[in-house]
Amino acid sequence: MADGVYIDGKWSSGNGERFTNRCPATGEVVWDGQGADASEVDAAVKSARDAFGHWAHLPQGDRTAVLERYADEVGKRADAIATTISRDMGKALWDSRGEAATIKAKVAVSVAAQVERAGSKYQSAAFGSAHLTHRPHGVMAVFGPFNFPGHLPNGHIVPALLAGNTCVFKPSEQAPGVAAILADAFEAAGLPPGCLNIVHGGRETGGALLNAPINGLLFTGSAKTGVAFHKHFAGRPEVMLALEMGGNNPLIIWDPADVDAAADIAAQSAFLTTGQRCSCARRVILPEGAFGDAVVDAIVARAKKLKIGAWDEEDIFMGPLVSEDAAAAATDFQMMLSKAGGKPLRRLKRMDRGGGFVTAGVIDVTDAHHIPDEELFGPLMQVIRVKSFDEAITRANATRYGLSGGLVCDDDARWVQAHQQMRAGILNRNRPTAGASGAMPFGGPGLSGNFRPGAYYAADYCAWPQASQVSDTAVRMTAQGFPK
Ligand SMILES: NC(=O)c1ccc[n+]([C@@H]2O[C@H](COP(=O)([O-])OP(=O)(O)OC[C@H]3O[C@@H](n4cnc5c(N)ncnc54)[C@H](O)[C@@H]3O)[C@@H](O)[C@H]2O)c1
Ligand SMILES: O=CCC[C@H](NC(=O)CCC(=O)O)C(=O)O
Repeated sequence: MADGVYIDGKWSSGNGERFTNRCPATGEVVWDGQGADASEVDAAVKSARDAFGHWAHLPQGDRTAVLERYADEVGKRADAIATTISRDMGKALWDSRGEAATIKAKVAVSVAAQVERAGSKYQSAAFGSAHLTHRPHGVMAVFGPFNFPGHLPNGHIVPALLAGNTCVFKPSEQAPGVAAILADAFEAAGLPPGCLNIVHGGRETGGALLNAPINGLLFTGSAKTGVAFHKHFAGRPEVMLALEMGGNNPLIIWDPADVDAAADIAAQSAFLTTGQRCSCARRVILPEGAFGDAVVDAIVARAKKLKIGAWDEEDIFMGPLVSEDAAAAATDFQMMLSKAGGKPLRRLKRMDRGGGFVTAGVIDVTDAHHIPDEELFGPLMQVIRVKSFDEAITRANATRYGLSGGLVCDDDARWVQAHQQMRAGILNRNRPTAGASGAMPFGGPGLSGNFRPGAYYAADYCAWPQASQVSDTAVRMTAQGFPK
Protein backbone atom coordinates (compact mmCIF):
# COMPACT_ATOMS: atom_id res chain seq x y z
CA MET A 1 0.00 0.00 0.00
CA ALA A 2 1.31 3.44 -0.92
CA ASP A 3 1.29 6.24 1.65
CA GLY A 4 -1.38 8.86 1.00
CA VAL A 5 -0.37 11.75 3.22
CA TYR A 6 2.85 13.73 3.59
CA ILE A 7 2.77 16.24 6.43
CA ASP A 8 5.72 17.95 8.12
CA GLY A 9 8.11 15.84 6.09
CA LYS A 10 6.58 12.51 7.17
CA TRP A 11 4.61 10.04 5.09
CA SER A 12 1.70 8.09 6.53
CA SER A 13 -1.21 6.07 5.26
CA GLY A 14 -4.24 8.35 5.00
CA ASN A 15 -7.62 7.90 6.67
CA GLY A 16 -9.60 8.96 3.61
CA GLU A 17 -10.97 6.99 0.71
CA ARG A 18 -8.93 4.10 -0.62
CA PHE A 19 -8.10 4.34 -4.29
CA THR A 20 -6.12 2.41 -6.82
CA ASN A 21 -4.43 3.51 -10.00
CA ARG A 22 -3.80 1.07 -12.83
CA CYS A 23 -1.37 1.37 -15.70
CA PRO A 24 -3.62 2.10 -18.68
CA ALA A 25 -1.46 -0.10 -20.92
CA THR A 26 -1.23 -3.24 -18.80
CA GLY A 27 -3.94 -2.92 -16.16
CA GLU A 28 -1.29 -3.53 -13.50
CA VAL A 29 -2.00 -1.80 -10.16
CA VAL A 30 0.65 0.92 -9.86
CA TRP A 31 -0.69 2.87 -6.88
CA ASP A 32 -2.93 1.64 -4.11
CA GLY A 33 -3.52 3.53 -0.92
CA GLN A 34 -5.77 5.65 1.21
CA GLY A 35 -6.06 9.34 0.52
CA ALA A 36 -6.26 12.16 3.04
CA ASP A 37 -9.48 12.83 4.91
CA ALA A 38 -10.62 16.32 5.89
CA SER A 39 -8.78 16.35 9.22
CA GLU A 40 -5.53 15.32 7.50
CA VAL A 41 -6.03 18.04 4.91
CA ASP A 42 -6.46 20.54 7.74
CA ALA A 43 -3.28 19.22 9.39
CA ALA A 44 -1.40 19.61 6.09
CA VAL A 45 -2.58 23.21 5.79
CA LYS A 46 -1.62 23.89 9.41
CA SER A 47 1.83 22.42 8.81
CA ALA A 48 2.23 24.68 5.77
CA ARG A 49 1.03 27.67 7.82
CA ASP A 50 3.52 26.92 10.61
CA ALA A 51 6.37 26.56 8.13
CA PHE A 52 5.43 29.78 6.32
CA GLY A 53 6.73 32.19 8.98
CA HIS A 54 10.29 30.88 8.77
CA TRP A 55 10.40 30.14 5.03
CA ALA A 56 8.91 33.49 3.97
CA HIS A 57 11.46 35.41 6.00
CA LEU A 58 14.56 33.65 4.74
CA PRO A 59 16.71 35.79 2.45
CA GLN A 60 15.78 35.21 -1.20
CA GLY A 61 19.22 33.72 -1.85
CA ASP A 62 18.62 30.96 0.73
CA ARG A 63 15.33 29.93 -0.85
CA THR A 64 16.87 30.03 -4.31
CA ALA A 65 19.73 27.82 -3.13
CA VAL A 66 17.28 25.17 -1.87
CA LEU A 67 15.42 25.22 -5.19
CA GLU A 68 18.66 24.96 -7.16
CA ARG A 69 19.68 21.92 -5.11
CA TYR A 70 16.20 20.54 -5.82
CA ALA A 71 16.88 20.87 -9.56
CA ASP A 72 20.00 18.72 -9.09
CA GLU A 73 18.10 16.16 -7.02
CA VAL A 74 15.32 15.97 -9.62
CA GLY A 75 17.97 15.44 -12.29
CA LYS A 76 19.32 12.44 -10.34
CA ARG A 77 15.82 10.98 -10.21
CA ALA A 78 14.91 11.63 -13.87
CA ASP A 79 14.65 7.94 -14.81
CA ALA A 80 12.42 7.11 -11.85
CA ILE A 81 10.25 10.15 -12.58
CA ALA A 82 9.83 9.21 -16.25
CA THR A 83 9.09 5.55 -15.59
CA THR A 84 6.60 6.34 -12.83
CA ILE A 85 4.71 8.84 -14.98
CA SER A 86 4.56 6.47 -17.95
CA ARG A 87 3.30 3.58 -15.83
CA ASP A 88 0.77 5.81 -14.09
CA MET A 89 -0.84 7.49 -17.09
CA GLY A 90 0.51 5.64 -20.09
CA LYS A 91 2.52 8.09 -22.15
CA ALA A 92 5.55 6.99 -24.13
CA LEU A 93 8.81 6.89 -22.22
CA TRP A 94 10.44 9.52 -24.47
CA ASP A 95 7.52 11.81 -23.65
CA SER A 96 7.85 11.25 -19.88
CA ARG A 97 11.60 11.76 -20.12
CA GLY A 98 10.84 15.14 -21.67
CA GLU A 99 8.54 15.85 -18.73
CA ALA A 100 11.29 14.90 -16.24
CA ALA A 101 13.74 17.24 -17.98
CA THR A 102 11.18 20.05 -17.86
CA ILE A 103 10.69 19.57 -14.11
CA LYS A 104 14.40 20.19 -13.58
CA ALA A 105 14.55 23.08 -16.08
CA LYS A 106 11.62 24.81 -14.35
CA VAL A 107 13.90 25.96 -11.53
CA ALA A 108 16.27 28.09 -13.63
CA VAL A 109 13.35 29.62 -15.54
CA SER A 110 11.51 30.41 -12.30
CA VAL A 111 14.57 31.97 -10.68
CA ALA A 112 14.98 34.27 -13.70
CA ALA A 113 11.25 35.11 -13.67
CA GLN A 114 11.27 35.79 -9.95
CA VAL A 115 14.09 38.32 -10.35
CA GLU A 116 12.56 40.00 -13.39
CA ARG A 117 8.87 40.00 -12.46
CA ALA A 118 8.71 39.76 -8.68
CA GLY A 119 12.00 41.16 -7.47
CA SER A 120 12.93 44.36 -5.66
CA LYS A 121 13.58 47.85 -6.99
CA TYR A 122 15.03 50.93 -5.34
CA GLN A 123 14.89 54.52 -6.59
CA SER A 124 16.11 57.64 -4.88
CA ALA A 125 13.55 60.42 -4.50
CA ALA A 126 13.50 64.01 -3.21
CA PHE A 127 12.11 62.82 0.14
CA GLY A 128 14.45 59.83 0.38
CA SER A 129 13.69 56.71 -1.63
CA ALA A 130 11.02 54.55 -3.21
CA HIS A 131 11.16 50.78 -2.78
CA LEU A 132 9.32 48.01 -4.54
CA THR A 133 9.31 44.53 -3.12
CA HIS A 134 7.07 41.46 -3.36
CA ARG A 135 5.49 39.45 -0.57
CA PRO A 136 4.30 35.83 -0.65
CA HIS A 137 0.62 35.05 -0.17
CA GLY A 138 0.92 32.30 2.43
CA VAL A 139 -0.36 28.74 1.98
CA MET A 140 -1.00 27.77 -1.62
CA ALA A 141 -3.12 24.73 -2.56
CA VAL A 142 -1.81 23.13 -5.75
CA PHE A 143 -4.02 20.84 -7.84
CA GLY A 144 -2.43 18.85 -10.64
CA PRO A 145 -3.81 17.20 -13.79
CA PHE A 146 -3.04 13.65 -14.89
CA ASN A 147 -1.43 14.46 -18.24
CA PHE A 148 1.66 16.21 -16.83
CA PRO A 149 1.40 14.98 -13.25
CA GLY A 150 4.91 16.16 -12.36
CA HIS A 151 5.69 19.12 -14.62
CA LEU A 152 2.51 21.14 -14.20
CA PRO A 153 2.15 21.01 -10.40
CA ASN A 154 5.90 21.56 -10.23
CA GLY A 155 5.32 24.64 -12.41
CA HIS A 156 3.20 26.06 -9.55
CA ILE A 157 5.18 24.68 -6.60
CA VAL A 158 8.64 25.89 -7.66
CA PRO A 159 7.72 29.57 -8.21
CA ALA A 160 5.43 29.52 -5.15
CA LEU A 161 8.24 28.27 -2.89
CA LEU A 162 10.77 30.63 -4.45
CA ALA A 163 8.53 33.56 -3.60
CA GLY A 164 8.28 32.40 0.03
CA ASN A 165 4.91 30.61 0.02
CA THR A 166 4.38 27.13 1.36
CA CYS A 167 2.27 24.53 -0.45
CA VAL A 168 -0.22 21.74 -0.01
CA PHE A 169 -0.24 19.65 -3.17
CA LYS A 170 -3.11 17.38 -4.20
CA PRO A 171 -1.83 15.23 -7.07
CA SER A 172 -4.12 13.80 -9.73
CA GLU A 173 -5.62 10.53 -8.51
CA GLN A 174 -5.04 9.21 -12.05
CA ALA A 175 -1.27 9.72 -11.82
CA PRO A 176 -0.30 9.91 -8.14
CA GLY A 177 3.10 8.20 -8.18
CA VAL A 178 5.45 11.02 -9.14
CA ALA A 179 4.54 13.18 -6.13
CA ALA A 180 6.56 11.00 -3.72
CA ILE A 181 9.65 11.30 -5.93
CA LEU A 182 9.35 15.08 -6.01
CA ALA A 183 8.93 15.14 -2.21
CA ASP A 184 12.05 13.00 -1.87
CA ALA A 185 14.01 15.39 -4.11
CA PHE A 186 12.83 18.37 -2.05
CA GLU A 187 13.86 16.63 1.17
CA ALA A 188 17.31 15.84 -0.23
CA ALA A 189 17.63 19.49 -1.27
CA GLY A 190 17.01 20.60 2.32
CA LEU A 191 13.52 22.08 1.98
CA PRO A 192 12.35 22.51 5.59
CA PRO A 193 9.55 20.16 6.69
CA GLY A 194 6.08 21.65 6.22
CA CYS A 195 6.99 23.83 3.25
CA LEU A 196 5.55 21.17 0.93
CA ASN A 197 2.79 18.86 2.13
CA ILE A 198 1.00 16.31 -0.04
CA VAL A 199 -2.55 15.04 0.27
CA HIS A 200 -3.49 12.26 -2.09
CA GLY A 201 -7.08 11.60 -3.03
CA GLY A 202 -9.93 12.37 -5.35
CA ARG A 203 -12.83 14.77 -5.18
CA GLU A 204 -13.39 14.51 -1.42
CA THR A 205 -9.79 15.30 -0.58
CA GLY A 206 -9.76 18.09 -3.15
CA GLY A 207 -13.01 19.48 -1.72
CA ALA A 208 -11.55 19.47 1.80
CA LEU A 209 -8.53 21.41 0.56
CA LEU A 210 -10.77 24.02 -1.07
CA ASN A 211 -12.55 24.46 2.26
CA ALA A 212 -9.36 24.75 4.31
CA PRO A 213 -7.87 28.16 5.23
CA ILE A 214 -5.65 28.61 2.17
CA ASN A 215 -4.39 31.87 0.69
CA GLY A 216 -4.25 30.70 -2.89
CA LEU A 217 -5.39 27.99 -5.28
CA LEU A 218 -3.02 27.14 -8.11
CA PHE A 219 -5.01 24.84 -10.36
CA THR A 220 -4.26 23.10 -13.62
CA GLY A 221 -7.03 20.94 -15.02
CA SER A 222 -10.23 20.95 -17.01
CA ALA A 223 -12.44 23.96 -17.57
CA LYS A 224 -15.34 22.15 -15.89
CA THR A 225 -13.39 21.79 -12.66
CA GLY A 226 -11.80 25.24 -12.92
CA VAL A 227 -15.16 26.95 -13.36
CA ALA A 228 -16.57 25.07 -10.35
CA PHE A 229 -13.56 26.19 -8.29
CA HIS A 230 -13.99 29.76 -9.51
CA LYS A 231 -17.59 29.70 -8.25
CA HIS A 232 -16.44 28.17 -4.98
CA PHE A 233 -14.22 31.19 -4.30
CA ALA A 234 -16.67 33.82 -5.57
CA GLY A 235 -16.74 36.80 -3.24
CA ARG A 236 -13.33 35.96 -1.75
CA PRO A 237 -10.90 38.26 -3.56
CA GLU A 238 -8.35 37.70 -0.83
CA VAL A 239 -7.69 34.18 -2.16
CA MET A 240 -5.32 34.12 -5.14
CA LEU A 241 -6.82 32.00 -7.91
CA ALA A 242 -4.66 30.90 -10.80
CA LEU A 243 -6.68 28.66 -13.10
CA GLU A 244 -4.95 26.94 -16.03
CA MET A 245 -7.58 25.15 -18.07
CA GLY A 246 -8.17 23.48 -21.43
CA GLY A 247 -8.72 24.57 -25.01
CA ASN A 248 -10.60 23.78 -28.22
CA ASN A 249 -7.56 24.81 -30.18
CA PRO A 250 -7.59 25.68 -33.91
CA LEU A 251 -4.81 25.23 -36.46
CA ILE A 252 -5.25 26.94 -39.83
CA ILE A 253 -3.33 25.49 -42.76
CA TRP A 254 -3.23 27.91 -45.68
CA ASP A 255 -1.35 26.98 -48.84
CA PRO A 256 2.18 26.39 -47.59
CA ALA A 257 4.48 25.03 -50.30
CA ASP A 258 5.25 21.80 -48.45
CA VAL A 259 2.16 19.61 -48.03
CA ASP A 260 4.06 17.01 -46.02
CA ALA A 261 5.45 19.58 -43.63
CA ALA A 262 1.91 20.91 -43.10
CA ALA A 263 0.60 17.40 -42.42
CA ASP A 264 3.45 16.72 -39.98
CA ILE A 265 2.69 19.88 -38.03
CA ALA A 266 -1.03 19.09 -37.94
CA ALA A 267 -0.57 15.45 -36.88
CA GLN A 268 1.90 16.37 -34.16
CA SER A 269 -0.37 19.15 -32.95
CA ALA A 270 -3.35 16.81 -32.65
CA PHE A 271 -1.83 13.49 -31.61
CA LEU A 272 1.11 14.32 -29.36
CA THR A 273 0.73 12.57 -25.99
CA THR A 274 -2.28 10.75 -27.49
CA GLY A 275 -4.02 14.11 -27.81
CA GLN A 276 -3.75 14.60 -24.04
CA ARG A 277 -2.10 18.02 -24.01
CA CYS A 278 -4.11 21.11 -23.26
CA SER A 279 -2.38 22.76 -26.22
CA CYS A 280 -3.20 20.03 -28.77
CA ALA A 281 -5.01 21.16 -31.92
CA ARG A 282 -8.59 19.92 -31.89
CA ARG A 283 -9.77 21.69 -35.06
CA VAL A 284 -7.76 21.90 -38.28
CA ILE A 285 -9.07 24.47 -40.75
CA LEU A 286 -8.13 24.28 -44.44
CA PRO A 287 -9.25 25.78 -47.74
CA GLU A 288 -11.67 23.94 -50.00
CA GLY A 289 -10.03 22.54 -53.13
CA ALA A 290 -7.11 20.42 -54.23
CA PHE A 291 -4.48 21.81 -51.87
CA GLY A 292 -6.66 21.23 -48.82
CA ASP A 293 -7.53 17.73 -50.07
CA ALA A 294 -3.86 16.86 -50.41
CA VAL A 295 -3.07 17.98 -46.86
CA VAL A 296 -6.04 16.11 -45.40
CA ASP A 297 -4.98 12.94 -47.24
CA ALA A 298 -1.45 13.33 -45.90
CA ILE A 299 -2.77 13.82 -42.34
CA VAL A 300 -4.94 10.70 -42.62
CA ALA A 301 -1.93 8.76 -43.94
CA ARG A 302 0.04 9.80 -40.85
CA ALA A 303 -2.84 8.94 -38.50
CA LYS A 304 -2.86 5.42 -39.98
CA LYS A 305 0.86 4.93 -39.54
CA LEU A 306 1.43 6.30 -36.03
CA LYS A 307 3.07 3.67 -33.89
CA ILE A 308 0.95 3.06 -30.81
CA GLY A 309 1.99 0.88 -27.91
CA ALA A 310 2.74 0.53 -24.22
CA TRP A 311 5.10 3.15 -22.79
CA ASP A 312 8.13 0.84 -22.78
CA GLU A 313 7.67 -0.56 -26.30
CA GLU A 314 10.32 0.37 -28.85
CA ASP A 315 9.83 3.40 -31.01
CA ILE A 316 6.20 4.22 -30.19
CA PHE A 317 4.76 7.67 -30.90
CA MET A 318 1.84 7.43 -28.51
CA GLY A 319 0.60 5.31 -25.65
CA PRO A 320 -2.98 4.59 -24.58
CA LEU A 321 -5.40 7.15 -23.20
CA VAL A 322 -5.26 7.48 -19.44
CA SER A 323 -8.12 5.02 -18.79
CA GLU A 324 -10.78 2.84 -20.35
CA ASP A 325 -13.30 5.52 -19.41
CA ALA A 326 -11.30 8.09 -21.38
CA ALA A 327 -11.22 5.73 -24.37
CA ALA A 328 -15.00 5.27 -24.14
CA ALA A 329 -15.49 9.06 -23.88
CA ALA A 330 -13.39 9.52 -27.05
CA THR A 331 -15.44 7.04 -29.09
CA ASP A 332 -18.67 8.54 -27.72
CA PHE A 333 -17.54 12.03 -28.75
CA GLN A 334 -16.72 10.77 -32.25
CA MET A 335 -20.16 9.13 -32.48
CA MET A 336 -21.80 12.40 -31.42
CA LEU A 337 -19.87 14.26 -34.14
CA SER A 338 -20.94 11.67 -36.72
CA LYS A 339 -24.57 11.99 -35.67
CA ALA A 340 -24.26 15.75 -36.05
CA GLY A 341 -23.17 15.29 -39.67
CA GLY A 342 -19.41 14.73 -39.34
CA LYS A 343 -17.78 12.38 -41.86
CA PRO A 344 -15.06 10.15 -40.37
CA LEU A 345 -11.98 10.11 -42.60
CA ARG A 346 -10.15 7.79 -40.26
CA ARG A 347 -12.00 6.42 -37.25
CA LEU A 348 -10.68 6.67 -33.73
CA LYS A 349 -11.16 3.07 -32.56
CA ARG A 350 -10.61 1.15 -29.34
CA MET A 351 -7.76 -1.27 -30.01
CA ASP A 352 -8.19 -4.94 -29.31
CA ARG A 353 -5.42 -4.92 -26.73
CA GLY A 354 -7.83 -3.33 -24.20
CA GLY A 355 -6.99 -0.67 -21.62
CA GLY A 356 -7.05 2.91 -22.84
CA PHE A 357 -5.64 2.06 -26.30
CA VAL A 358 -7.25 3.92 -29.20
CA THR A 359 -6.15 4.74 -32.72
CA ALA A 360 -5.86 8.34 -33.93
CA GLY A 361 -8.98 9.65 -35.66
CA VAL A 362 -9.76 12.36 -38.21
CA ILE A 363 -13.31 13.54 -38.86
CA ASP A 364 -14.53 16.17 -41.32
CA VAL A 365 -17.13 18.32 -39.55
CA THR A 366 -17.49 20.98 -42.25
CA ASP A 367 -21.17 20.20 -42.82
CA ALA A 368 -22.02 19.13 -39.29
CA HIS A 369 -24.45 21.12 -37.17
CA HIS A 370 -24.50 22.01 -33.48
CA ILE A 371 -21.04 20.74 -32.69
CA PRO A 372 -20.38 21.46 -29.03
CA ASP A 373 -17.51 23.80 -28.27
CA GLU A 374 -15.81 21.23 -26.05
CA GLU A 375 -12.34 19.86 -25.58
CA LEU A 376 -12.12 16.14 -26.33
CA PHE A 377 -8.95 15.16 -24.52
CA GLY A 378 -7.79 12.51 -26.97
CA PRO A 379 -6.42 11.91 -30.49
CA LEU A 380 -9.39 13.03 -32.56
CA MET A 381 -8.87 15.81 -35.10
CA GLN A 382 -11.85 17.72 -36.48
CA VAL A 383 -11.30 19.01 -40.02
CA ILE A 384 -13.13 22.12 -41.22
CA ARG A 385 -12.97 23.27 -44.85
CA VAL A 386 -13.60 26.94 -45.66
CA LYS A 387 -13.88 29.23 -48.69
CA SER A 388 -11.66 32.11 -47.58
CA PHE A 389 -8.91 33.04 -45.14
CA ASP A 390 -11.28 35.43 -43.36
CA GLU A 391 -13.70 32.55 -42.85
CA ALA A 392 -10.83 30.42 -41.52
CA ILE A 393 -10.09 33.02 -38.86
CA THR A 394 -13.77 33.38 -37.99
CA ARG A 395 -14.08 29.60 -37.56
CA ALA A 396 -10.85 29.48 -35.54
CA ASN A 397 -12.19 32.08 -33.13
CA ALA A 398 -15.60 30.39 -32.80
CA THR A 399 -14.80 29.03 -29.37
CA ARG A 400 -15.20 30.11 -25.76
CA TYR A 401 -11.65 28.90 -25.13
CA GLY A 402 -8.41 30.62 -26.14
CA LEU A 403 -5.44 28.54 -25.13
CA SER A 404 -3.42 27.77 -28.27
CA GLY A 405 -3.69 28.15 -32.02
CA GLY A 406 -1.56 28.18 -35.09
CA LEU A 407 -1.13 29.07 -38.71
CA VAL A 408 0.76 26.95 -41.19
CA CYS A 409 1.46 29.30 -44.06
CA ASP A 410 4.44 30.75 -45.96
CA ASP A 411 2.79 34.11 -46.62
CA ASP A 412 3.89 36.86 -44.21
CA ALA A 413 0.81 39.00 -44.77
CA ARG A 414 -1.51 36.18 -43.75
CA TRP A 415 0.56 35.63 -40.60
CA VAL A 416 0.27 39.34 -39.76
CA GLN A 417 -3.52 39.07 -40.10
CA ALA A 418 -3.74 35.83 -38.11
CA HIS A 419 -1.45 37.20 -35.41
CA GLN A 420 -3.70 40.24 -35.02
CA GLN A 421 -7.01 38.43 -35.21
CA MET A 422 -6.68 34.93 -33.73
CA ARG A 423 -7.63 34.87 -30.08
CA ALA A 424 -5.17 32.47 -28.44
CA GLY A 425 -2.60 32.93 -25.69
CA ILE A 426 -0.17 30.63 -27.52
CA LEU A 427 -0.21 31.44 -31.24
CA ASN A 428 2.42 29.80 -33.45
CA ARG A 429 3.39 29.98 -37.10
CA ASN A 430 4.59 26.84 -38.89
CA ARG A 431 5.04 25.11 -35.55
CA PRO A 432 2.81 22.64 -33.69
CA THR A 433 0.28 24.16 -31.30
CA ALA A 434 1.71 21.97 -28.50
CA GLY A 435 5.19 22.05 -27.01
CA ALA A 436 5.18 25.52 -25.48
CA SER A 437 8.24 27.17 -23.98
CA GLY A 438 8.47 27.50 -20.20
CA ALA A 439 10.44 30.70 -20.73
CA MET A 440 7.28 32.41 -21.99
CA PRO A 441 3.89 32.91 -20.33
CA PHE A 442 1.47 30.02 -20.80
CA GLY A 443 -2.29 30.59 -20.74
CA GLY A 444 -5.02 32.18 -22.78
CA PRO A 445 -8.30 34.08 -22.64
CA GLY A 446 -11.84 32.76 -22.37
CA LEU A 447 -12.51 29.45 -20.68
CA SER A 448 -8.82 28.57 -20.79
CA GLY A 449 -8.07 30.37 -17.56
CA ASN A 450 -8.62 33.47 -15.47
CA PHE A 451 -5.87 35.64 -16.97
CA ARG A 452 -3.23 34.35 -14.58
CA PRO A 453 -0.93 32.67 -17.08
CA GLY A 454 1.62 30.21 -15.81
CA ALA A 455 5.17 29.24 -16.85
CA TYR A 456 7.30 32.44 -16.99
CA TYR A 457 4.46 34.56 -15.59
CA ALA A 458 3.80 32.22 -12.64
CA ALA A 459 5.97 34.60 -10.59
CA ASP A 460 3.14 37.16 -10.89
CA TYR A 461 0.54 35.07 -9.08
CA CYS A 462 2.96 33.79 -6.44
CA ALA A 463 3.57 37.19 -4.81
CA TRP A 464 1.90 40.54 -4.30
CA PRO A 465 3.73 43.84 -4.78
CA GLN A 466 4.43 46.25 -1.95
CA ALA A 467 5.44 49.82 -2.88
CA SER A 468 6.96 52.09 -0.22
CA GLN A 469 7.99 55.75 -0.10
CA VAL A 470 10.69 56.05 2.56
CA SER A 471 12.04 59.10 4.35
CA ASP A 472 14.51 58.37 7.17
CA THR A 473 13.12 61.09 9.42
CA ALA A 474 9.67 62.60 9.79
CA VAL A 475 9.68 66.08 8.25
CA ARG A 476 6.97 68.73 8.29
CA MET A 477 4.47 68.51 5.41
CA THR A 478 3.57 71.51 3.30
CA ALA A 479 0.70 72.00 0.90
CA GLN A 480 -1.34 74.92 -0.33
CA GLY A 481 -3.87 75.85 2.36
CA PHE A 482 -2.31 73.44 4.86
CA PRO A 483 -1.60 74.98 8.30
CA LYS A 484 2.08 75.87 8.85
N1 LIG B 1 -3.82 25.15 -19.26
C1 LIG B 1 -2.97 24.28 -18.80
O1 LIG B 1 -1.85 24.63 -18.43
C2 LIG B 1 -3.32 22.83 -18.74
C3 LIG B 1 -2.29 21.91 -18.63
C4 LIG B 1 -2.59 20.56 -18.53
C5 LIG B 1 -3.89 20.13 -18.55
N2 LIG B 1 -4.87 21.04 -18.67
C6 LIG B 1 -6.26 20.58 -18.76
O2 LIG B 1 -6.49 19.59 -17.75
C7 LIG B 1 -7.44 18.64 -18.19
C8 LIG B 1 -6.91 17.24 -18.00
O3 LIG B 1 -6.60 17.02 -16.66
P1 LIG B 1 -7.58 16.30 -15.63
O4 LIG B 1 -8.53 15.43 -16.37
O5 LIG B 1 -6.73 15.69 -14.58
O6 LIG B 1 -8.39 17.55 -15.04
P2 LIG B 1 -9.49 17.58 -13.88
O7 LIG B 1 -10.08 18.92 -13.90
O8 LIG B 1 -10.40 16.42 -13.97
O9 LIG B 1 -8.64 17.35 -12.54
C9 LIG B 1 -7.63 18.25 -12.13
C10 LIG B 1 -7.46 18.15 -10.63
O10 LIG B 1 -8.63 18.62 -9.97
C11 LIG B 1 -9.15 17.61 -9.10
N3 LIG B 1 -10.60 17.66 -9.15
C12 LIG B 1 -11.37 17.45 -10.23
N4 LIG B 1 -12.67 17.64 -9.92
C13 LIG B 1 -12.70 17.98 -8.61
C14 LIG B 1 -13.75 18.30 -7.69
N5 LIG B 1 -15.03 18.30 -8.09
N6 LIG B 1 -13.43 18.59 -6.42
C15 LIG B 1 -12.15 18.59 -6.02
N7 LIG B 1 -11.11 18.27 -6.83
C16 LIG B 1 -11.38 17.98 -8.11
C17 LIG B 1 -8.59 16.31 -9.63
O11 LIG B 1 -8.56 15.34 -8.62
C18 LIG B 1 -7.23 16.72 -10.14
O12 LIG B 1 -6.30 16.76 -9.08
C19 LIG B 1 -7.69 18.99 -19.65
O13 LIG B 1 -8.88 19.72 -19.73
C20 LIG B 1 -6.50 19.85 -20.03
O14 LIG B 1 -6.76 20.72 -21.10
C21 LIG B 1 -4.63 22.38 -18.74
O1 LIG C 1 -1.07 19.93 -21.32
C1 LIG C 1 -0.82 21.08 -21.21
C2 LIG C 1 0.56 21.64 -21.17
C3 LIG C 1 1.27 21.35 -22.39
C4 LIG C 1 2.61 21.96 -22.62
N1 LIG C 1 2.76 23.28 -22.05
C5 LIG C 1 3.76 23.61 -21.24
O2 LIG C 1 4.60 22.81 -20.84
C6 LIG C 1 3.82 25.07 -20.83
C7 LIG C 1 5.17 25.52 -20.42
C8 LIG C 1 5.42 25.38 -18.96
O3 LIG C 1 4.45 25.28 -18.18
O4 LIG C 1 6.60 25.37 -18.58
C9 LIG C 1 2.68 22.04 -24.14
O5 LIG C 1 2.39 23.12 -24.69
O6 LIG C 1 2.94 21.02 -24.75
